[in-house]
Amino acid sequence: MRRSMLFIPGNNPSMVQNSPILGADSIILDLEDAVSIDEKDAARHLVRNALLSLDFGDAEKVVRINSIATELGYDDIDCIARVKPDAILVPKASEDAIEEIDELLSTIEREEGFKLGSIKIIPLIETAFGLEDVFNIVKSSKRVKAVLLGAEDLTADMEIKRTKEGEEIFYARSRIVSVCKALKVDAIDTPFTDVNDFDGLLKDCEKAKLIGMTGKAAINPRQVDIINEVFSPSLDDLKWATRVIEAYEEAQREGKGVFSLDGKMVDAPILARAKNVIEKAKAVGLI
Ligand SMILES: CC(C)(COP(=O)(O)OP(=O)(O)OC[C@H]1O[C@@H](n2cnc3c(N)ncnc32)[C@H](O)[C@@H]1OP(=O)(O)O)[C@@H](O)C(=O)NCCC(=O)NCCSC(=O)C[C@@](O)(CC(=O)O)C(=O)O
Ligand SMILES: [Mg+2]
Repeated sequence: MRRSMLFIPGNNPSMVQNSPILGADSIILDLEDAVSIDEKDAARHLVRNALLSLDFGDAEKVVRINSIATELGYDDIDCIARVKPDAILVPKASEDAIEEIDELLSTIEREEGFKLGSIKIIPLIETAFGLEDVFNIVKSSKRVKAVLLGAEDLTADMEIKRTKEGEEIFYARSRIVSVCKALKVDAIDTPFTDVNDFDGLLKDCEKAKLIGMTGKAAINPRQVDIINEVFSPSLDDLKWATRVIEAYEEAQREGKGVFSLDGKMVDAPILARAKNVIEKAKAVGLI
């Protein structure tokens, strides 16, 4: 499960050191926008050493590289992929970049004796072109297992204002969710940037979940618990799913494909939804 994906500036030794204990499902060690140009080399080596020496437990280890439009991106891949992160996060993703990174990773995996295809790719969709091309971006490599929306860069690219209410990103969220559901990968929502507004964060998470996002990026450890809770099934969801499955089995024994529970129709799609809740509850350890 990727409910929460926490960004950690890759040039900050104490934040990197603490990263495994912050409760996030995925840790994103950032070499791109959180790191100033004169600290890029130092950050790359700090992140490489962290991957070699820290125990991240069950947390997914992701590294956001710089764009391969510059040499920095190639240096990042060569240095980081050789110590086998779980995934590479690709900023301002395009089809061409994902295809090229896929090939570079394959070469490194062969050279290092890693299983071919074991390093995943997560495209960061944060340009208008990337948003319109997101279906092809996901299809361009089997390594792609999730998509992350980057609303700050996207709204800058679209020359529109970014608001807390997020009306301006409704289309972007919906488009990404639709593509991710079609291609069976995770849809991860953009970070909420006011780190002291927990009510705003909660509303933003609920809005994203309602339309199908499966997780959310965080920029501060204090955001992680709220995100994990919203993107886990609630106890009410779990009780409902259990009752639906029990009632469905009973109805089957009576030869009924459709029946009513608490006055609401239950048929095959409702059963599928209930089973999905149970699967998610198992994945996050609620069952
Ligand atoms: C926001 C703030 C400055 C607030 O600082 P504050 O000092 O107020 O935080 P406090 O809560 O007071 O800190 C209490 C304790 O937690 C520690 N602590 C804080 N944050 C931690 C953390 N992330 N990881 C581990 N530890 C952490 C801290 O060191 C302290 O530890 P200690 O001293 O020991 O008590 C800080 O969080 C921070 O730097 N966040 C990361 C920002 C970042 O990575 N941005 C780039 C990635 S987003 C992006 O790129 C998206 C996108 O791509 C998408 C798009 O397009 O939308 C784009 O383009 O934008
Ligand atoms: Mg960005």
